[in-house]
Amino acid sequence: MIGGATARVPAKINLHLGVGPLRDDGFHELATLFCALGMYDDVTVRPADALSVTVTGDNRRAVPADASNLAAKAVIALGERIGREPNVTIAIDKHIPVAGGMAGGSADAAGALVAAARLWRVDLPRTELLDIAATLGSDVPFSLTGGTALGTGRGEQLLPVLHRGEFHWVLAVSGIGLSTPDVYRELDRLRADGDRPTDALTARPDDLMVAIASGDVHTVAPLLHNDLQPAALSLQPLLRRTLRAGREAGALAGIVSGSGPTCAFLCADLDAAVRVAAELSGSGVAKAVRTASGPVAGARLVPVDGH
Ligand SMILES: C[C@](O)(CO)[C@H](O)COP(=O)(O)OP(=O)(O)OC[C@H]1O[C@@H](n2ccc(N)nc2=O)[C@H](O)[C@@H]1O
Ligand SMILES: Nc1ncnc2c1ncn2[C@@H]1O[C@H](COP(=O)(O)OP(=O)(O)OP(=O)(O)O)[C@@H](O)[C@H]1O
Repeated sequence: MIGGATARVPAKINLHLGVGPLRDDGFHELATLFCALGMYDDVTVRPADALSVTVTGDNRRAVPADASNLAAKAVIALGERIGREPNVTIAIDKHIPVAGGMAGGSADAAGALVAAARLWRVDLPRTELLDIAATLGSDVPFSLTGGTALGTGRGEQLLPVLHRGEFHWVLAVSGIGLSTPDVYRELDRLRADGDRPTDALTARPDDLMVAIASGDVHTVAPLLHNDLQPAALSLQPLLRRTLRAGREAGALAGIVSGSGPTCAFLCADLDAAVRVAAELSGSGVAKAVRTASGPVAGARLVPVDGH
């Protein structure tokens, strides 16, 4: 048996997030355009006497180091599928914001699946790995595939989308996380006071997909959209100030990333992103400010502990 395997997994943002009505199973029907960004967690899986989890990295705080960690659940689920005890130690090097709307836990689950499959030398068909991923969370299949993809159903059904060129983003990370179920619940509450959700909300974002295929960042910027943004702003009103500060700093557009509270700002090019990030850092509206470009590939094996 090999000594260990490491998978590197990107964060995601949603370039479009259309949220339909609440389904009977407690999930909302979605039409979303995922994009994987070059901000990564590394997940290393090694043989051990029993299952354990360790977490290092600048975002290690608030990540559970026990069996409730999504990476541990992933290894258990894969072990059950192939009839193997999950006797491994999982080491997560955490750089994706926690509870930030960038699919950090999902990334670790996807990384654990890829690394454990390598460690155990199982060669599952891609569709089977994606099936296991979907049982762990709606964002986990996308963390496996990466790139740019249209997500439907509860976000787990994926179709690759053509994305020409590389886009440059600035991420403003909030000091206080938001719980994904809370944000969906808040959206339902806001909608109960207004118009009822319709099927139109989950229409495919064709104009945005054409713009992304063209690679023209200026056409893409005004088409970015997130139905969860009003709910995230309702729960964290200070995010309005963050969004305003990013636009004033020169970003082409800013949106809340997924369920938030991270705000994602699209910039004209890499130089503009560096300038916007510097100005946002000085403005004090975010706990941390980062730049990242995308799209990038999904979970992939790298040399163990390699950087
Ligand atoms: C906001 C997004 O990040 C956008 O990509 C995702 O929709 C959230 O995906 P996730 O964190 O993987 O969420 P899951 O672990 O599958 O679900 C957590 C909870 O979020 C809510 N949820 C999630 C996905 C969805 N399509 N509808 C929902 O209402 C449900 O309350 C669910 O119990
Ligand atoms: N490996 C993990 N990394 C981070 N959080 C985890 C992990 N495993 C379990 N959690 C729990 O999940 C909660 C949500 O964290 P996560 O970082 O996945 O949120 P998120 O990025 O907003 O999710 P998403 O964008 O997929 O909705 C955390 O508060 C934490 O308690």
